Amino acid sequence: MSISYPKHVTIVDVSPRDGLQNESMTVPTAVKQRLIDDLIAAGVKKLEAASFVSPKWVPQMGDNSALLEALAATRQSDVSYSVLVPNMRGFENAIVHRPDEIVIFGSASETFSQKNINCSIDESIERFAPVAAAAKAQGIKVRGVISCTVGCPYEGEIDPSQVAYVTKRLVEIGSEQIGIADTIGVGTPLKVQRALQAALEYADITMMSGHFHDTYGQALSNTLAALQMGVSEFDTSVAGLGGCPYAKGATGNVATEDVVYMLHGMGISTGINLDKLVVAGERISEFLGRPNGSNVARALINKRQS
Ligand SMILES: CC(C)(COP(=O)([O-])OP(=O)([O-])OC[C@H]1O[C@@H](n2cnc3c(N)ncnc32)[C@H](O)[C@@H]1OP(=O)([O-])[O-])[C@@H](O)C(=O)NCCC(=O)NCCSC(=O)C[C@@](C)(O)CC(=O)[O-]
Repeated sequence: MSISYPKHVTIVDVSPRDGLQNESMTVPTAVKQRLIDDLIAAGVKKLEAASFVSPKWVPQMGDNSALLEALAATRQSDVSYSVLVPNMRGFENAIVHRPDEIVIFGSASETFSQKNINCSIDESIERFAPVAAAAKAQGIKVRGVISCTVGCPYEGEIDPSQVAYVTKRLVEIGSEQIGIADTIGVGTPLKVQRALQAALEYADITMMSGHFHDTYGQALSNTLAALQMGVSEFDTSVAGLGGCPYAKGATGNVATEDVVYMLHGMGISTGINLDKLVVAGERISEFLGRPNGSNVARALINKRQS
């Protein structure tokens, strides 16, 4: 079978946002800034810096403005800084910092939508529509991410028709990109491909990105399955950090190091220096006092030490 893979893949490191939003310890703004600096030093060109959500719901993102202010001094023009925004209140707080991309985040599961952003799927689209319009009016890119595209912590399996429906609504309000997220990492390759196929009813493959958590150890296989369909952008998290406060039991995102190792091994470029990436993952893991969640990072560190 001959499969044609993209020559280059864009890695969106989401560790400063998804990676840290669920931490029980308070992560100082300076540590987040250092993580972002380390990622950029490793060659990461797109990252999720923070979310502009309610600090009562996600206290770890409460320093969103302070972080963006701190980053302003060293902001790189060739790096895209994305922020998550759930409503106009979040947009007004975020726009002061001129992010390169606004991420609106919906769900293919009604219950998860209620638990995560306190409204139904249709209500969320009503909230996102003015955000997308305001962002576009200011020349800022809009990406729509869909949570629970294969499984939901409350509803179980999700029908691909739900993914198609939310994709349609997000595209209608102006999403230029659609992220297919396996929030709790229950997906397997064919299920992920079915979710992607459903989204393709309303969006082009060039608009798609993948966001796979690794709870069941399937994230790298799911990444490959999406890659085989032509997806060329993936959300990943250095050291495999991550989790959603409203998806109990879900572990981190697929580790950036693991995806980069796989892609480079397949002859696909990312622009990322794996050794420097490992340093970034080690520094944040040490700060958090937890083992590095990347298999590749652990293997490279062990090799260096032997
Ligand atoms: C969406 C809301 C705000 C609705 O929350 P709500 O309580 O329904 O909102 P509200 O409009 O009724 O406002 C209530 C209070 O929150 C304030 N408020 C309202 N909006 C904002 C805002 N933007 N920024 C700051 N403050 C805000 C508002 O001003 C008010 O303040 P009060 O009068 O009580 O003092 C809330 O549910 C929320 O913040 N949820 C957090 C969602 C979240 O961050 N989840 C984790 C990220 S999603 C994820 O991880 C999945 C993803 C993307 O990674 C992909 C995947 O893996 O699936």
